[in-house]
Amino acid sequence: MNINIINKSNFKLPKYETEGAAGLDLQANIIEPIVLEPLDRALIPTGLFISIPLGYEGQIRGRSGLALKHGITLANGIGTIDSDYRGEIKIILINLGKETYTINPGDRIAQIVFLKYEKVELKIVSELDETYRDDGGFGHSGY
Ligand SMILES: O=c1ccn([C@H]2C[C@H](O)[C@@H](COP(=O)(O)OP(=O)(O)OP(=O)(O)O)O2)c(=O)[nH]1
Ligand SMILES: [Mg+2]
Repeated sequence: MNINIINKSNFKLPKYETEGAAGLDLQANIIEPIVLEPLDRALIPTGLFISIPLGYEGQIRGRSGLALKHGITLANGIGTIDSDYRGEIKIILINLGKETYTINPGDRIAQIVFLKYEKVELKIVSELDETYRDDGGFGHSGY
């Protein structure tokens, strides 16, 4: 699938690092390093602008190495890039680690995965169909 992209960053286009990689790594398009103290968060620009075909979304996901080694993750869990968004893709990083972490220009800070989604029609009913689980959840089946 083709995605139209405008690259206003100081870097080359993101690429899949391996043949089977699901995500394209996104680089911090910053001039100066950004220092994140524990629990600080920052909106990091990528310099990338895309036009996703209708019916698809872009998911911004964290990088496991950054999360494991430094506690650097996304403040919004998974970011959603809507197909009609034409602004700059930005990454909301948070430092959940115990140490100060510095983001340097060009660091690969997150990844984007493109997915199909379903658009639904919500239909009001008075009762839902029965299931064995019923309203059990949140660990009710044990750990
Ligand atoms: O990590 C993210 C999340 C979102 N966006 C951009 C693309 C997305 O299409 C738009 C809106 O995102 P979202 O719907 O998650 O934010 P909102 O708080 O609901 O804002 P809005 O009212 O603009 O939809 O912001 C990013 O660049 N990075
Ligand atoms: Mg929204």
